[in-house]
Amino acid sequence: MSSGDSFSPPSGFEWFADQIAGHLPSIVKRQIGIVKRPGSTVIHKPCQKGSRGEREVNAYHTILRNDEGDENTRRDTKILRNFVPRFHGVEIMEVDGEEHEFLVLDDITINYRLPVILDIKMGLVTYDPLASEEKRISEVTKYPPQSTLGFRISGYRMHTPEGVLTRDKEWGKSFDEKNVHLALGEYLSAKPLREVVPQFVQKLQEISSWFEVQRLLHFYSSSLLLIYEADSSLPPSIDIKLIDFSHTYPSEGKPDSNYIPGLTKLLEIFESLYLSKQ
Ligand SMILES: Nc1ncnc2c1ncn2[C@@H]1O[C@H](COP(=O)(O)OP(=O)(O)OP(=O)(O)O)[C@@H](O)[C@H]1O
Ligand SMILES: O=P(O)(O)O[C@@H]1[C@H](O)[C@H](O)[C@@H](OP(=O)(O)O)[C@H](OP(=O)(O)O)[C@H]1O
Repeated sequence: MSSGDSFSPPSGFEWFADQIAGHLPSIVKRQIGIVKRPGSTVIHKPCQKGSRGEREVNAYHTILRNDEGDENTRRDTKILRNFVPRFHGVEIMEVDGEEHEFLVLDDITINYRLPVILDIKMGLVTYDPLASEEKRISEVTKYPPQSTLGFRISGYRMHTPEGVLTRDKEWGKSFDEKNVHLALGEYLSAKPLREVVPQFVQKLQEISSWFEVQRLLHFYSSSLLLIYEADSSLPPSIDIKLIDFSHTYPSEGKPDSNYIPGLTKLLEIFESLYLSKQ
């Protein structure tokens, strides 16, 4: 551990400034956060301890494979690759004298001049099938509307010409079933809705269609990362990626019934946000 009151990133790296949610560097919790080399197109995400880290690495390896399994598995994998950040393998680096494994992933903010990024944690429940009773209780009590909405907002970061606006998970949890559309409206407020919402609706439909047919993985406590360009001199590009696979499980031939309802709800809200402004 460093002599100051925080960990130092590996030599040549910085803490990734656009990390919205997840495990952030903390001496108290003895954990590090995502790092990035200035100017690089990739981020390095620390592998979490134990089975969480193993599950995430295995999920990325599963997604990368293109020659295994039956026809449906190959179809599911091929489509999923479009919806996740590109994975470049695992690297070991030293942080304060200790070796850590890092997943090397494309930084999805890289092609945006003023990115506006939103993290949405998906699922009717955000614990996995092997979670302890204590973990189940802690996740359920964290945000009771999760069980009907099927998602919670973990925060957003809005780059503007004037600076950066950040909203965290506590802000996300202050909304419920009745007013969560206001949170999504606020996230979308850097651009006229007509410029970005139809694109988000189309992308959500593509992801939903994949979830309806895929029998590859079940994603517990995973996030959707939404991003759009806020610079008015550039085209209003958008993207949505699935991230955070530390609780992914084989599907055992069944649809991901924990994930799909939240996706359907999000799609409904995006569609109605757009229609309300017509
Ligand atoms: N490929 C990526 N490109 C850009 N930003 C990313 C990428 N992956 C993750 N992030 C950022 O890092 C944050 C945390 O990512 P992630 O959820 O994978 O971490 P985690 O520590 O496993 O989270 P949790 O504690 O919820 O399990 C996201 O909210 C997002 O802001
Ligand atoms: O959203 P919050 O309030 O920050 O809560 C954390 C969040 O749910 C993480 O996803 C979770 O890690 P896992 O998904 O890996 O369980 C972590 O669990 P932990 O405290 O058990 O690490 C929670 O503390």
